[in-house]
Amino acid sequence: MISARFAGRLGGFDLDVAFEAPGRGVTALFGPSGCGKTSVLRCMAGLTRLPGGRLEVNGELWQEGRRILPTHRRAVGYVFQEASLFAHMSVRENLRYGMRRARGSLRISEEEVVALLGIEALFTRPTAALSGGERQRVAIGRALLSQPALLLMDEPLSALDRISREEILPYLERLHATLEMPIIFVSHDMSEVERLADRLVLMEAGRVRAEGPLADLLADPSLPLIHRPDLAAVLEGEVLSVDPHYGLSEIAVRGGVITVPGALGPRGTRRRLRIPASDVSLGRRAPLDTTILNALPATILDAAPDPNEGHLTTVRLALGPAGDGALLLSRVSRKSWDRLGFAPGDPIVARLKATALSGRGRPAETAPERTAENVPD
Ligand SMILES: Nc1ncnc2c1ncn2[C@@H]1O[C@H](COP(=O)(O)OP(=O)(O)OP(=O)(O)O)[C@@H](O)[C@H]1O
Repeated sequence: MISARFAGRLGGFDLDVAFEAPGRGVTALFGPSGCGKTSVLRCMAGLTRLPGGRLEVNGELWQEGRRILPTHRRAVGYVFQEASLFAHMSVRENLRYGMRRARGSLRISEEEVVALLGIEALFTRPTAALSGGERQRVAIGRALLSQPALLLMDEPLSALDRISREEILPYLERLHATLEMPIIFVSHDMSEVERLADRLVLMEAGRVRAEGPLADLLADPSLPLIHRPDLAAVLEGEVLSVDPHYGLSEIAVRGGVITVPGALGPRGTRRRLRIPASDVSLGRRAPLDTTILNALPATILDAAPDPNEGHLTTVRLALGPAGDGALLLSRVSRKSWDRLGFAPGDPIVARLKATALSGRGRPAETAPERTAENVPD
């Protein structure tokens, strides 16, 4: 468990945040540029010292007011936007540097780090010859080998082009699925957050606007996130079965089963689904004679007109006939919403036109991210 509170002035900027994060998994600090995300990370690392603060990391007190443990005595790993590798050292020497900085107990071995990040093939390459994504993988490996009790990542993908970003994301997903240590991940890119985070701390102008499980905050009608144009729900599930003949997998989520493309691993493999609100349409009954693969019983929770797109209504649904399953979001035209006359509590059938799959847990060596955008609906 991590419990953090930092308050004070940084030049003309007023920081006053308090949040909690679980002792394992990825917590994203998300918010617009200049809202204070990096400042919070720096306070957590002890690089910025605000006397009004308290930081506890899995039972260890790193700050209590003015009693601030210096950075070099904290078991903290820090990954920056730009991988700052030592150019005069080989990849292996860079990794070994991380090991020399290790303090506290051994949490992860060199073999594990090398396998998780797929960096063995890079050992002999000169550091200067690495691509941006490869450099960042080595930088993450070096940070992990310092045996951190807490890993801080400050926009680790933002300096990469789109292709490198897609290449590195599966590795980060794998770290998330494997590592026991907590990761605080700063980003202003919601697509990264949707793929990696379990928990979200939403920041605004030096304050925490909201914090909680990612799926809940994404769909919270009182938060601005619900109005983003690429609105999507994020659902956690497990592979139920794979149909090799049609190249499809069934994923069990809370309150339903969703069919997605690809053979997604043995039964029980955990997967994350991202379902865009624009791909969910609503009906009273299960459709007959349709090519739609996913028609799921659900219950309407509430609906509100979209403030940015006046012709649309955003609808929140809970999967399952009892309305107690995973949250799903739908953006439908306001006209059809009014015509069908749905009301909160109504049982409906949610039709998923397509589902994009975010493949947490998939081995990084497999093909780049597959999406279901192109699956027949
Ligand atoms: N040591 C400092 N002295 C003066 N001002 C500071 C200091 N550290 C941070 N600030 C200011 O605090 C504000 C928040 O900066 P910070 O880098 O934490 O935001 P951010 O959310 O990480 O932004 P971005 O997404 O653009 O990286 C900025 O206005 C910055 O100039």
